Amino acid sequence: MAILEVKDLSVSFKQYSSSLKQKNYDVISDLSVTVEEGEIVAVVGASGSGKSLLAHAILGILPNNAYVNGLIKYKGEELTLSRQEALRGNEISLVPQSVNYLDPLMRVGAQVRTSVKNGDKVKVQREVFERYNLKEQVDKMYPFQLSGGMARRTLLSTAMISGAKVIIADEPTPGLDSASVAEALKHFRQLADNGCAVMLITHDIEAALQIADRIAVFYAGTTVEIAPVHNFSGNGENLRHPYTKALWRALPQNDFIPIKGSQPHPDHLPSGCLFAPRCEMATEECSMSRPEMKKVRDGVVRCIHAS
Ligand SMILES: Nc1ncnc2c1ncn2[C@@H]1O[C@H](COP(=O)(O)OP(=O)(O)OP(=O)(O)O)[C@@H](O)[C@H]1O
Ligand code: NI
Repeated sequence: MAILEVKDLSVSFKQYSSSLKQKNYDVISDLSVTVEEGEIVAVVGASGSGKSLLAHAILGILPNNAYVNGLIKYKGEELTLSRQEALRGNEISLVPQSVNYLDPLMRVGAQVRTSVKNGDKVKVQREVFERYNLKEQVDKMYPFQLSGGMARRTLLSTAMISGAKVIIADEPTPGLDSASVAEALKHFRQLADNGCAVMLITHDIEAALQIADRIAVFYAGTTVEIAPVHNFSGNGENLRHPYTKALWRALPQNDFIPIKGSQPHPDHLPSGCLFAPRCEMATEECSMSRPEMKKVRDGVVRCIHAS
């Protein structure tokens, strides 16, 4: 059983147009994804595809004007608001995308120690800081005294020592030197190998491919494909969705050919398949209705032509 299960999630915001008409627009629609214990699922996709909002929906920290539908389950039971509050920072931990999540009024050593559940708190905090090359004098610093990279390593440290059963890491590595990136990726893998479930949200597909078990590809607020990592090889012939294939081919070590066009804005989503306007395989049928997710071999895909 998946420890974390997101089923048919949709998130929408109200928007007021210039004529003061109110309109709902979907930033996430019909999104389903699971993470098992011991597994790293990487979530990749363009900026604005809904990755952070998914993280915030799981943690229960969406803004008040967000409308949420669908089901999020943790250990087989619905994650209600009160459960989210109780589990947040304990069993479910977030590495936030923004370093502004650090408490500005608390020294960072003390801040990280509040996440240590068992054992010698100072020892655990020092050890993880050593691991991320944060010297002893950093313990006493306030967040405003940290560089961007140090702040990010502090956020990573907090999640890594939290003892959480699920870690949602939202772009945890930008701005870090390559040694810290490698250390963080290795650390996520170790936690997963010890039974933790990790959702790694990242723009860095190559990093995702190094450590993830499955890759969930987001496009315009939903999953277009969820595939085991070994499908990302060769010319992408084992991948199922044209967008995933295009992402794979766009990598520098492959053809390095960018995908033409751009992701639609949530305000102007096409009525049929969200990728159809950019898809070389699109037929008339693709613009008629939104394709459902379907199973193809050991993955799932949202494309009527996929086989
Ligand atoms: N509070 C909000 N009100 C209205 N729209 C929002 C709000 N927060 C996010 N959005 C919109 O929702 C969409 C998804 O945003 P989200 O932050 O989840 O993207 P993302 O995939 O995390 O992008 P990035 O890779 O840049 O972090 C975007 O179009 C964004 O503009
Ligand atoms: Ni984001």
